[in-house]
Amino acid sequence: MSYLNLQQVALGYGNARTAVEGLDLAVERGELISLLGPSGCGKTTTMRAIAGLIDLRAGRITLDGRDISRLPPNKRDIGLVFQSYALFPHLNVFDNVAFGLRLRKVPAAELRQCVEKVIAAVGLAGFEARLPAQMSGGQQQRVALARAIVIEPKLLLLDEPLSNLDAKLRVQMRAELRRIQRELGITMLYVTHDQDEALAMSDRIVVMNSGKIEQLDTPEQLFNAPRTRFVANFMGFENLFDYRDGQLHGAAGQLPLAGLPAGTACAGWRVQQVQVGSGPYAGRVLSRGFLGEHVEYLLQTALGEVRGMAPAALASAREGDTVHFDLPAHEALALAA
Ligand SMILES: Nc1ncnc2c1ncn2[C@@H]1O[C@H](COP(=O)(O)OP(=O)(O)OP(=O)(O)O)[C@@H](O)[C@H]1O
Repeated sequence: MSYLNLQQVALGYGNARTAVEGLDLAVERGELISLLGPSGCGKTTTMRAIAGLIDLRAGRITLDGRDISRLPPNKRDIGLVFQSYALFPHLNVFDNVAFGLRLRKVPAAELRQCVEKVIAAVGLAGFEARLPAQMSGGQQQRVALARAIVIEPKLLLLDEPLSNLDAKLRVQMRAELRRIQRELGITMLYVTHDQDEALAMSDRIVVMNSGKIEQLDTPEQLFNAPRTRFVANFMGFENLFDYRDGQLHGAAGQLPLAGLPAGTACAGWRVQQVQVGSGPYAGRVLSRGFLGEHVEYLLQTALGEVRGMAPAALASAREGDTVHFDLPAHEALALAA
């Protein structure tokens, strides 16, 4: 049995239809697993259920060999870090972090040692006497993290913890979080709708769609070998077409393509795999976007819209021009039915 197990979990709110259905998930000790998916797919609901903030409609959850399905939140040994830092504004960094240990009546000397160790681990040594209002967003989020990990929870749940931070700080903080997670060996479930964040941080990623798991895999596998059309689209294969009888089928019509593996039902290409400027097909430029070394094109073609790229030096075509392009069969992501 794995460290954290969700077995056939169903979740919902009030009389509304089920928000999450038949969810099976097994997480190993020390793993960082991301829940990734579009808004409303059930990520937060799943986290709430693990934390004990909503009841299960069906199924069970075990953590470290114990059935926690019916335990109240404070008996589950689970730490939470959310988007809003929810620090106590009148307490300084030391006291914010020490809060949970004081509730547990940890003796003063041991408390000081634990708090200082965790404050150092999140890179805030020297900030102990600061109030939250005297710190940046990134620093406050580190305090929230320190406060959650100081009580050594069996599992740490993080729900979009970096989404209030600016882009640069977010990239920096995700590396920090990963380092802290590895150093302290904490098992983490991490909710995000940002695939770059999930790919950069996770041991494995759960891609969710409409309350169900579409694919659970390593970042490399998800990126290179998505198994469903939904995951492929989410992983940047923006050109996705049905395939049968030697023809690609798009919203507007068909184009012939040879060389795809037998049994292919859907073929996909990333924008950078679709070469604009030469190739057997033709399309009309709907728009172009300059990206420095490359120009990205949106083309109207016999299939419908196709997105492709050309090196900037060769990208002379403008809106309204007709250009050639290629959908190379040997580079296609080929999905079976
Ligand atoms: N408090 C609530 N009451 C009723 N329905 C809710 C409630 N919270 C969420 N839902 C519904 O449950 C479904 C799953 O929502 P959830 O918040 O888990 O999605 P999410 O993947 O976390 O989305 P986001 O990225 O926007 O936070 C949605 O259909 C949503 O409308």
